[in-house]
Amino acid sequence: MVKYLKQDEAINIDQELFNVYKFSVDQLMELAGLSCATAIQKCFPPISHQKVLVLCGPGNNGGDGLVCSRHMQLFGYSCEVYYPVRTDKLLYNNLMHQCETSGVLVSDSLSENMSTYDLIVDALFGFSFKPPVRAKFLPVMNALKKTNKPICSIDVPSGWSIEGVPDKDAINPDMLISLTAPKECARSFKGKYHYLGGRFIPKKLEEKYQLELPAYPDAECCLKL
Ligand SMILES: NC(=O)C1=CN([C@@H]2O[C@H](COP(=O)(O)OP(=O)(O)OC[C@H]3O[C@@H](n4cnc5c(N)ncnc54)[C@H](O)[C@@H]3O)[C@@H](O)[C@H]2O)[C@@H](O)CC1
Ligand SMILES: [K+]
Repeated sequence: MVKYLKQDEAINIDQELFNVYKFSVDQLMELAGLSCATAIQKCFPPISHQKVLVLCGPGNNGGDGLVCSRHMQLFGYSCEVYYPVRTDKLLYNNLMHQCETSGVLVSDSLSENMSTYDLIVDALFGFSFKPPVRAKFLPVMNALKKTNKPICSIDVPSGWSIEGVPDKDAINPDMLISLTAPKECARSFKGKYHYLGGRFIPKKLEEKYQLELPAYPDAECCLKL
């Protein structure tokens, strides 16, 4: 069985990918975001889920969301991005520029009415999240809790503590794409689709952390768990 990661294990693997294996953030984010877009396309194709809102948070989970939205746009979706807290770094500025020049609308104001979208992609917080949600993100978290549209969470359902069980009023996404390996909290995921993405872990690293990753079929970048 695939291993479910504690918060510090997920952070350590991430650091090892950068420091020991010499990957850059850009590289991994591109692969992570592409695997998310690919998995979403399999479950919620653009023919039935044309209009998509991608919610992007302040860290690398939000970066995955920006990459994912660009690939989804290429796959035929109409994507809009809500990105309220931006990091003034070359990587993030370029990702935003790439979104905008690919036809993805990036905004820092939240659409009151999520019911105009067919699908919501949650890229607010990933494995570095520490509860409780800060004030700035409460309106978007509340809107996410209320929507009846399908939600697809990237890596972790936002607002869930990484190792605990979700609060009673937490979001309940329909889809979860765990990157590298599921985090402990994913044991509580009750949605229809659980995918694994981020196929970039060298065998030696997988063995060191005893990840027991399932075999991806052929050249697929994601896998249904
Ligand atoms: N090793 C992997 O598998 C990879 C992971 N990536 C992504 O990177 C994510 C982790 O990224 P980061 O470490 O940058 O962190 P996150 O994106 O998980 O979140 C950290 C950001 O959220 C803020 N934050 C934390 N707690 C908060 C709270 N309670 N309220 C409001 N804001 C809060 C922090 O200030 C920080 O800006 C993963 O979940 C995954 O999506 C990929 O981009 C690349 C490779
Ligand atoms: K998320």
